[in-house]
Amino acid sequence: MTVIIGLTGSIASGKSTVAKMIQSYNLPIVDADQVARQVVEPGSPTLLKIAEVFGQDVISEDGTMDRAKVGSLIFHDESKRQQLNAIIHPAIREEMIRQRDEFISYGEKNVFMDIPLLFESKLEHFVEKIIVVSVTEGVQLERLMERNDLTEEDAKARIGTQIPVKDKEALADAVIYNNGSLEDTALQLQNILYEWNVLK
Ligand SMILES: CC(C)(COP(=O)(O)OP(=O)(O)OC[C@H]1O[C@@H](n2cnc3c(N)ncnc32)[C@H](O)[C@@H]1O)[C@@H](O)C(=O)NCCC(=O)NCCS
Ligand SMILES: Nc1ncnc2c1ncn2[C@@H]1O[C@H](COP(=O)(O)OP(=O)(O)OP(=O)(O)O)[C@@H](O)[C@H]1O
Repeated sequence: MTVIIGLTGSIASGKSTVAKMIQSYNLPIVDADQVARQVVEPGSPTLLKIAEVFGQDVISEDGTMDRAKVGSLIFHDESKRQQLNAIIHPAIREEMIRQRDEFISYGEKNVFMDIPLLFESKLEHFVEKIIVVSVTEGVQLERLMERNDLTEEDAKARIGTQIPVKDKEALADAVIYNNGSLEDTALQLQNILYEWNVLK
């Protein structure tokens, strides 16, 4: 029996950073953000549907989705965000299940699923165990503004669309506190992996 482990947290809390550490152990991981990019490839039915609803100018000249434009539309408008979710989430879910099942068919003992909106989208049933990557609000805001080159207002709007990370901590089987150094985070991850017999 394969044990599915969910990796979640809040925007810019460090999920991708921890996901890379998991990959460095050669452990299999399905990445929802990556799948979300895959399903809107140029010419894909999902991207065509998004352009139908949000306007053709969300498609750039090279055929890719203009992510900054879509982001600026949906993170300030709850109904638009719900509209996008309704189009894109079923496609993301289907592809994530496909990738997960492929890993299971290889006989993997554990499969990780990095799902930013695990709680918001009520996907807990997908996973048997949950790791939440957490940061304090100040660090989160700072890292998000820096990484995405956002104003404080835009960064706060994005954070505000998600369940507060403190609430997610309460629902986790293990929490990684990612305020400190990368070494400290890697050590916390390693301890969890040994404790859960993912690593021997
Ligand atoms: C809006 C989009 C185009 C912005 O792209 P951008 O490259 O700026 O951000 P990226 O995709 O790297 O997402 C960064 C983070 O934003 C947060 N986020 C993304 N979409 C959403 C959403 N619909 N609701 C709340 N938070 C979201 C997540 O924490 C995610 O990890 C993109 O995030 C998207 O297509 N979102 C819809 C799909 C989705 O829900 N993805 C997240 C989980 S699967
Ligand atoms: N321990 C750390 N020390 C310093 N910077 C960090 C640390 N962890 C992550 N970062 C930086 O903070 C930013 C957010 O981290 P990361 O991209 O891993 O978050 P995320 O949770 O995957 O974000 P998102 O939900 O937006 O996909 C990145 O620029 C990353 O390089």
